[in-house]
Amino acid sequence: MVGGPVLTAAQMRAAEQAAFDAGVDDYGLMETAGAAAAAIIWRAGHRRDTLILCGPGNNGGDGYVIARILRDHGVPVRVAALGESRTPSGQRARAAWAGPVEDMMTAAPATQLVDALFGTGLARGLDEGVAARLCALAGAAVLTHAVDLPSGVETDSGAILSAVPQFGTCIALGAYKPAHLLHPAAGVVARLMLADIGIATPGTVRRLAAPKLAAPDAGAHKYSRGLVAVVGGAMPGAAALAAGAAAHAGAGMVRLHAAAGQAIPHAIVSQAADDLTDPRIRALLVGPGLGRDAQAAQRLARALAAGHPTVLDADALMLLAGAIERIPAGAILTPHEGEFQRLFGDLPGSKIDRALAAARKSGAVVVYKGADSVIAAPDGRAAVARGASPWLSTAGTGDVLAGLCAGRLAVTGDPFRAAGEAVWLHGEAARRAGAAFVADDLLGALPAAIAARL
Ligand SMILES: NC(=O)C1=CN([C@@H]2O[C@H](COP(=O)(O)OP(=O)(O)OC[C@H]3O[C@@H](n4cnc5c(N)ncnc54)[C@H](OP(=O)(O)O)[C@@H]3O)[C@@H](O)[C@H]2O)[C@@H](O)CC1
Ligand SMILES: [K+]
Repeated sequence: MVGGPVLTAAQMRAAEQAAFDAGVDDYGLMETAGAAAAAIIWRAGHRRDTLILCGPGNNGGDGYVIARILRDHGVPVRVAALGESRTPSGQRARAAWAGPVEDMMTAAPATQLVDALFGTGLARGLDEGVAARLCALAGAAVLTHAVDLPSGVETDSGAILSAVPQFGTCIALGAYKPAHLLHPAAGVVARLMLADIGIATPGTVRRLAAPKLAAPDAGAHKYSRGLVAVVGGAMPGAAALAAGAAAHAGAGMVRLHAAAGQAIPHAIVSQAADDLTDPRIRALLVGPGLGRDAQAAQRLARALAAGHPTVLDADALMLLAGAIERIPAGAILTPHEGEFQRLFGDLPGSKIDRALAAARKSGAVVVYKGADSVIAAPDGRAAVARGASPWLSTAGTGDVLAGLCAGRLAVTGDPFRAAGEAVWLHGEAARRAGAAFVADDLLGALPAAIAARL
């Protein structure tokens, strides 16, 4: 589940500096970055007429390198600048282009547009006229590529600082940046590519990648594969949905502790009493449909006292607001924005920073849900998922995710890994379910999503 690195602007600069200190040539790195981007742009556009917009910093420098390489490959390239190059490497790349440079504000559009105006050095939104011109040129193009970042997005937060067009491709240089994965910035890019520029990019935040799952071994039986207990409550449907997801996630057996007489999937064992003492329980889920009254609080207290690896969702999170010290170490929490706020208040920084701070404070793995889910561990590791289906914004999908977390926790025994696998399977099941699905449909899509990762 470990994908490419995600670095902030400062971390990226530090990685570049470390490479320079180790003897990598400044300008050579820009040539490497430009060549990597040019190769991707060439594959997309071949000999289509191309306009490259170059800014005053090193992102603009990349643009001049790309322009020269594409021109040498026979692409009809024009370059339009926003001001003079101000960095030594940018000036060198500009000189090596050795072709005309138009003014971006008056340059005619082209079939293919490359945005090399600003990258990690963007300090504020673009001037209104410049942003409007960028949008107009992108709107007139058939193919659009952003070099490193779309100009106008804030690298570290994913905020949009000025009007940004939709890009077909964004070529992340050396590492992903938070803005590639966090909304709203992530939403302006259809296809995200990571270009290797040959420098080390150490860090503990990664993009969530497709997991490698394992089929049960030949001697497996239902208990060896993992027993999940789901504590139900006031709204039985939510817990039943979560139990179904836990069963489909690969757990050997799921026990739903709910009132008798409820409709539950046949493979799930219903047990009325809250006897959670069974030592074979490998994961316990409490929260979906639990309710928030005194009885719910009691059920939550019993669940926490049972001492099993625990997944806490929905109402359980609301009941624990103001009492995060009750959260067992190593638990998985699955808050959406509102639940996160209630539990942890207003934390500073990006969604990644907030998820990491919450994990540190609670000692739990935090799955900070949304279109851009962040999975954070207390030890500083985080995985960021990009591109969740917008159709997931429907009732019950959170219960499915919580069930998947419990199921994978029972199978793997590793909360961070389990949460990452759950988020990935949830996203993949949604992709396979297509459009306008309901939460129950995700269960049907899970076997194929799992099979694809064996
Ligand atoms: N380090 C390296 O060797 C390598 C770096 N690489 C590349 O460099 C990129 C980072 O380069 P960078 O740091 O030069 O920043 P960049 O994004 O080009 O812009 C900074 C310039 O814009 C200006 N400016 C800022 N905001 C503005 C605004 N709203 N409107 C107008 N002006 C504004 C700001 O000046 P300011 O006015 O803030 O003083 C400054 O002049 C990175 O994303 C990657 O593409 C790769 O080639 C690999 C090798
Ligand atoms: K750019």
